[in-house]
Amino acid sequence: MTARLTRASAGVRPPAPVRAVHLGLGAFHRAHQAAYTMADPDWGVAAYTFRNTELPRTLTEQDGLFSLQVRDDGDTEAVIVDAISRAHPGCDSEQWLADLASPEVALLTLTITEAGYRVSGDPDGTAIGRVLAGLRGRYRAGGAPIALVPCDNLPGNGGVLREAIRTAAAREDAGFRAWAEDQVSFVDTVVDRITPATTEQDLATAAQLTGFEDRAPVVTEPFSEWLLAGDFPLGRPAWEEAGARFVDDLAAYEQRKLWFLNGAHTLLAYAGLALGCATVDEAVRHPVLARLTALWWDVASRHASLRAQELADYRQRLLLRFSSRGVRHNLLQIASDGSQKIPARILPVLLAERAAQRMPDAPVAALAGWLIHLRENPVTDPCADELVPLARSADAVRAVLSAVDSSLAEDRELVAAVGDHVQRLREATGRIA
Ligand SMILES: NC(=O)c1ccc[n+]([C@@H]2O[C@H](COP(=O)([O-])OP(=O)(O)OC[C@H]3O[C@@H](n4cnc5c(N)ncnc54)[C@H](O)[C@@H]3O)[C@@H](O)[C@H]2O)c1
Ligand SMILES: O=P(O)(O)OC[C@@H](O)[C@@H](O)[C@H](O)[C@H](O)CO
Repeated sequence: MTARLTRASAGVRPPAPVRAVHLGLGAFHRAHQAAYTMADPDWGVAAYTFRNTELPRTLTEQDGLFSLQVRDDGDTEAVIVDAISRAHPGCDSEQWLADLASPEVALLTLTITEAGYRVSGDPDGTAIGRVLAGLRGRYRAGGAPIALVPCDNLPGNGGVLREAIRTAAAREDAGFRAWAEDQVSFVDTVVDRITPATTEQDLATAAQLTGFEDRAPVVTEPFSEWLLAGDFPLGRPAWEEAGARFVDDLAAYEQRKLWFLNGAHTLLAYAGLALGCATVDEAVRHPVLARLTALWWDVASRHASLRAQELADYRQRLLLRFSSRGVRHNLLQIASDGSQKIPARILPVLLAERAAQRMPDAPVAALAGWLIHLRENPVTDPCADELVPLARSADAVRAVLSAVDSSLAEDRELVAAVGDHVQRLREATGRIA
């Protein structure tokens, strides 16, 4: 019989004092920020989910421990991660407010998805509303400074969070708003580690590899990157011990990550689902998709600012990462929230190409695949109620493009090219429009 996973049974140190808080306790936080924080034994994390109540219960029963299965094509290595000192459901407002008011707490990391940064109307009940409530409590409790560290795939994610908090705080008193401007540091980050959702099979593998019954394992790849730019007024864990890099300007790395990795993911997800593929490793082996991915990287390279050799090395490595059978990343997971992802991942390159009067195949294929996805698959997207009917309307291409960027819908050649590509993807699968 496998033993329960606890700090005593695993012979792991007691929980470190809580000096960091996390919001959005999912797979990625555990594979990335928690793994980096483990390198500094003086820092413990209090991690909060947004809605999920089961994961914090499970982690609490496991003393915050979980196994991280680091898989390459052949081998899997399991590491017990001990950085999470406490786990809480998002609904535990009292503990959340107490943690964020504490001057011992120096930073808040977030993985709340791209959609989590949207603020429209009353922020109550949203992730941004929760952060605002926490900051208000901190201000009233003495106003110790704090660093906010968003770890979602958004360009200028520190600035995006700052704007979201400013908007949500519009009705707060002037003293609080001035404190938030002066004492809250918004750190920009580029984060990278491919981490799919955990499956039942991963639970069985965790037991085999660790000898413990672990009900919250996470599977990830060996590659990991964390680039940060910004201030930490009350200090931070020695994340550099685990390979994090602190830089002055993230723009070029952001392009590399969001266009080359996430842009290719989005292309593979939409065109791949249209062609009947289910996972990234399967899609990247499909001849049509392999060609489109190479074309996407060629076209993105024209507009990226890093040196050509650096980009060439990055895409070569990406191909290996995408092809790995160790990490099966579901295309449907990547296909979620397209309205929030396409503008950051695909449109900057497409718009630059259209300005140069070129019609690149790969971004056109990504948009065509998205249209098919909106018509035919279960759609998870904060704008689904608007987009799905548009995608099924008579003037679908123009209507969907205009919902993401009106200049795209005015570009007649582009509208026609996307329509043609919808047809090409359907013909490739033998389906008729
Ligand atoms: N998984 C990866 O490979 C990876 C890599 C780099 C960055 N990221 C970033 O991390 C995010 C989370 O990925 P994950 O793998 O942990 O996903 P996950 O599904 O395991 O966890 C998502 C977390 O976000 C919360 N959430 C979902 N919708 C929200 C909303 N509208 N508002 C606030 N919170 C919301 C969920 O409750 C959950 O806590 C991604 O969206 C991405 O921005 C993920
Ligand atoms: O996590 P999302 O939903 O922002 O995007 C899906 C994938 O593109 C993403 O998770 C990548 O795997 C990740 O960004 C790799 O670092």
